[in-house]
Amino acid sequence: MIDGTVVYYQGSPGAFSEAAILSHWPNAMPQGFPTFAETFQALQDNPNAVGLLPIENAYRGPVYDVLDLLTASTLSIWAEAVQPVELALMAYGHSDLSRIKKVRSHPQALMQSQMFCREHGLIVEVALDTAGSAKELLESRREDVGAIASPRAAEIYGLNIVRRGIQDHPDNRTRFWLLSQRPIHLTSPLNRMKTSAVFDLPDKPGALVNYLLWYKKFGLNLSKVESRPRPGAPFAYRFWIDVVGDAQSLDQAWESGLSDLEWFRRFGTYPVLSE
Ligand SMILES: O=C(O)C(=O)C[C@]1(C(=O)O)C=C[C@@H](O)C=C1
Repeated sequence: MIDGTVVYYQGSPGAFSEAAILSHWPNAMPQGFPTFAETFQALQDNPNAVGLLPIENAYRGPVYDVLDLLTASTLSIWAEAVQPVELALMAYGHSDLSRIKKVRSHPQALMQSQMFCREHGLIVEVALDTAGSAKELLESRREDVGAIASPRAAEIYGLNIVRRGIQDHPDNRTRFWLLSQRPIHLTSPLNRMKTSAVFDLPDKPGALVNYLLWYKKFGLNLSKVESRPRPGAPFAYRFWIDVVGDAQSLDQAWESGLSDLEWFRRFGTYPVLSE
């Protein structure tokens, strides 16, 4: 159960991560940390802690820092949840777009509203999180600077909305994982389970294709393959996979393919709560 418990996230009140927690568990108690590294440290220090972290945007792709921190941690994945991301441009004391020269936000949100920023000649500057940029704007009282965050962040920090829906794609959304060291058993309202793992392969022809053939053999659908730099081996890669399928055939595929791998870590088989 997550309702009624503290759930860690990266950012400030009004962040999309906080919205993702509250839209899935309205009675959870979100607790924000300034950076992804601090959120992971807190999850690692407290064996009972639970956190919800963004891992991928539907249009701008993976949140690499989170994938790398997760690989280095001992945390498991207990659920997947998707949150719609509507971005708004907000200002302090006015709502006149022509007075804004520079906008500040989380790098992911800046990437997700590139077209709007370019079209209006706005200088972009990176902030720790979307809602944090709104909070800092309130503190600075600058009228030539805007923040890009959720409409709820404008409400929380008393800023004026200049434009809503400035994300490049109307159906912008971000995928999150519920992470913890302790087991959390939830059920998928969509009756859909996934498994995620990461592995290193020997550097030889056909290594990746031969390994992935095990999944084909057992009728398993890979919903994602991602490569990341392999620590300590420049320009060698480590692969992340998300697999959809029933747990039993998944176990058979893992076991059959294990000897092809140099290193392997499974993060868990978890329910998809929303997509
Ligand atoms: O800054 C926030 O509001 C966050 O919750 C982080 C985050 C992310 O890291 O992807 C979450 C959802 C959006 O994609 C934009 C930013």
